[in-house]
Amino acid sequence: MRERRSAVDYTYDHALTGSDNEAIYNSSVKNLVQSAMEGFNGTVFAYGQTSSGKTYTMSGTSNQPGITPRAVEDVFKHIRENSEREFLLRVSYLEIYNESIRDLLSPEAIDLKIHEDRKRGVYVSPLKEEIVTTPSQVMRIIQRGDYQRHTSSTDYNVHSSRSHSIFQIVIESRERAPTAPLSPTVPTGRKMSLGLRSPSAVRVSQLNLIDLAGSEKASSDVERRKEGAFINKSLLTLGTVIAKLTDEKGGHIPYRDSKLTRILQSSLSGNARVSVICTISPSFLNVEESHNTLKFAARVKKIITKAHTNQVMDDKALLEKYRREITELKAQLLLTAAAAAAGASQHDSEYGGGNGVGGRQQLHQHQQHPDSHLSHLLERERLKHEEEMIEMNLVRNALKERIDQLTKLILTSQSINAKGGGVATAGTSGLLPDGLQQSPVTSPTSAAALSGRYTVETTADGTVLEFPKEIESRLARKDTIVRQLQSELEAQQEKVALMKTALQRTAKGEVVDIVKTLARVDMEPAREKFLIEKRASIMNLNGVTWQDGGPAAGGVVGGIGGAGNGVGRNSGQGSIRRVTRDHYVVTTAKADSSATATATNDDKDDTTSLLILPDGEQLPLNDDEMYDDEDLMDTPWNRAELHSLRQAKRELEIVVIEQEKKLEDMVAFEDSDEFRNLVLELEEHRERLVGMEEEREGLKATITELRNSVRRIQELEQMVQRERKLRMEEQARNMGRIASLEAEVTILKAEQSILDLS
Ligand SMILES: Nc1ncnc2c1ncn2[C@@H]1O[C@H](COP(=O)(O)OP(=O)(O)OP(=O)(O)O)[C@@H](O)[C@H]1O
Repeated sequence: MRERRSAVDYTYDHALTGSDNEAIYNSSVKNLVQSAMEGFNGTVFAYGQTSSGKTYTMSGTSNQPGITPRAVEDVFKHIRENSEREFLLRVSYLEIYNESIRDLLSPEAIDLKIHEDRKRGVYVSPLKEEIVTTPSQVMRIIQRGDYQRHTSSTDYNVHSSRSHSIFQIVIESRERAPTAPLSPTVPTGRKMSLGLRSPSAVRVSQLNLIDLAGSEKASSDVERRKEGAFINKSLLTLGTVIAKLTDEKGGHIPYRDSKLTRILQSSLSGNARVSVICTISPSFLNVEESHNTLKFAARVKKIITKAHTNQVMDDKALLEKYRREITELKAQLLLTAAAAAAGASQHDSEYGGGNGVGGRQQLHQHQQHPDSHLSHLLERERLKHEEEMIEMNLVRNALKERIDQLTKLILTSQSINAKGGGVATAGTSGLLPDGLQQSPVTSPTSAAALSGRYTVETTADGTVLEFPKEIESRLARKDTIVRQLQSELEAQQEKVALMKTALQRTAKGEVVDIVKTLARVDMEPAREKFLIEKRASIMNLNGVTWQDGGPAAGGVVGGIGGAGNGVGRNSGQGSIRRVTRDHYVVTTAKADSSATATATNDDKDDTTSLLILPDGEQLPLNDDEMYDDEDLMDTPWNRAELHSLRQAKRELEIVVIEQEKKLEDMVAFEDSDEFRNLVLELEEHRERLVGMEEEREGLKATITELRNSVRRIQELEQMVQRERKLRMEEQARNMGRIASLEAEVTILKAEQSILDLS
């Protein structure tokens, strides 16, 4: 190669070899993270051919944490060391796979759109953002995203990233203002300035940490080839954009030709500090790819950026919004406290003050009074007042809770130091959250352990939607109760309808067996069916096979006035549980034959509910395993059920989305040149195959002809042999005849001689 090519010199900031990620971070990224914390946008990306070490550089390993965990640590270190500012951090994680943007923190959200506005620049929406307060929380979110990311085993890398991933930290910060004491007379109102802190501008900056998918020449796998085509196309566009940016002639820059360049538009066009890490393979076999990467790096080096800090004054900055809300909530809290104090003193003066004893005494005296109407009024008034006080307390608690929640989201050096969790020394596994191995793929359940998550979502117009988990779960619980009540209502309506028909028929003079009708109503209420079906579906989802079985098949729970309706299963742990006042779902665990059944009972005291196992054994139900109807609304079982249903729904949604995506990909693939070439190739093959088929038929005919000829020759040969045999036989016969004639001649000659002598 050296002989063929003249030597070329390129200039870079640093050239690093080996496996030391700390050196890369310190030389190329540390300052950029620092300036991101000071309000400048920052973007770091790794570029290079497949398997050259992009993911190793960005994510690293537990022994050599990469750029991302080190940057996260530094972000929090900066907050800890800057006591004069307060911060709010939110993170998002997306991937670009086959030119489609997917939210890795909300995997069901695919094909997200890119928008642009004057204030925010280019942004993706709707994208889930999570507000973060600790480094380990951030790392867990990254792990959750990594789990969703498209990686596959390729010809070159067993864990090849098949998508470009962008992890973004939005940093909001502003100077901390001393908080003046609040006065209860401060008027409330969302837009009203409370005059307590001068609204200083909030700095908003983004730190983008990008792991690009690797370019590769060709793959032996069709799916990988298709991904490779998309990856190569977007990397090619990135190269073109960078070439144009550094071209002195200028001209149109094709940011819109790929999703990657469009998202990076703000960073590449100037308003960000950018650090590009190019990874190359030391192998001679990769010299061509390595040279392309070096050329790319040299071009990137020529880009001139002019990053500036971004200041925001409106509600788009959550920090400002939350601070304002906290101030308003505090004012409201003071007002409620003042109102409560005023109410209490009024109450005391009316009823005699003290701890309410005087009031009660007075009331007692009133009760002794002949005018019982007056005492009744006073009692009503007292109850009303107490209710008001309780309500006010609830409001105050809610206000305090919200203030607390919002305050926790705003990070200051004090709040971070109070949480503990010092900075780990770089180069040790302490950069990772406790107990986490930094492998790109982990179980998604670890994410569930994340407590107190607070998410926000930005809509297309940039409005921030917030979803506190607590409210979400309260709503979910309410939904369950509503569903439960609805099914109860349906059951009741069914009962009423049946009774109505029976009554109408009685009115018409028909003989109706009311007792039988009632029994039918009780035996098959829609609600029970609904519950049984729901439970069976959940058990199925949990991997336990349930089958509908008659009383004989699955075991029966008997009960006086109750009817058995059995459901059988073959394995698994069992339990006995009352699901309503009248209905029980019973399971029992036996090695190979367990039974599940439901029973209805009219009267609990008359009930002797029994579980009858297939082998005839009868088990009574214990009272302490029964629950009241109210418990049904919020039992661990119901919560688990809701959770399972949600999870199942989510899983199904993911499957559906994946299937749809596959279908879309197939449709897109069918429209591609690659597919058209494949079809042409196939047609050619088919034509060639038809030609070969004809040729084969011709050959077959020739072979048959030859075979016939051979057979004819064989027949002729046989004829010749037969003829020869006949001739030989005749010849032998003739020879015998000649011999006998010669003997006759000899005898005659002898007789002649005798005659001559005599
Ligand atoms: N500097 C390094 N020191 C030690 N091991 C490395 C280094 N760089 C890469 N590796 C190892 O090489 C393998 C491939 O690296 P990695 O997955 O980071 O490549 P990549 O460029 O991200 O590939 P792709 O584009 O296919 O995703 C991994 O096993 C990684 O641990």
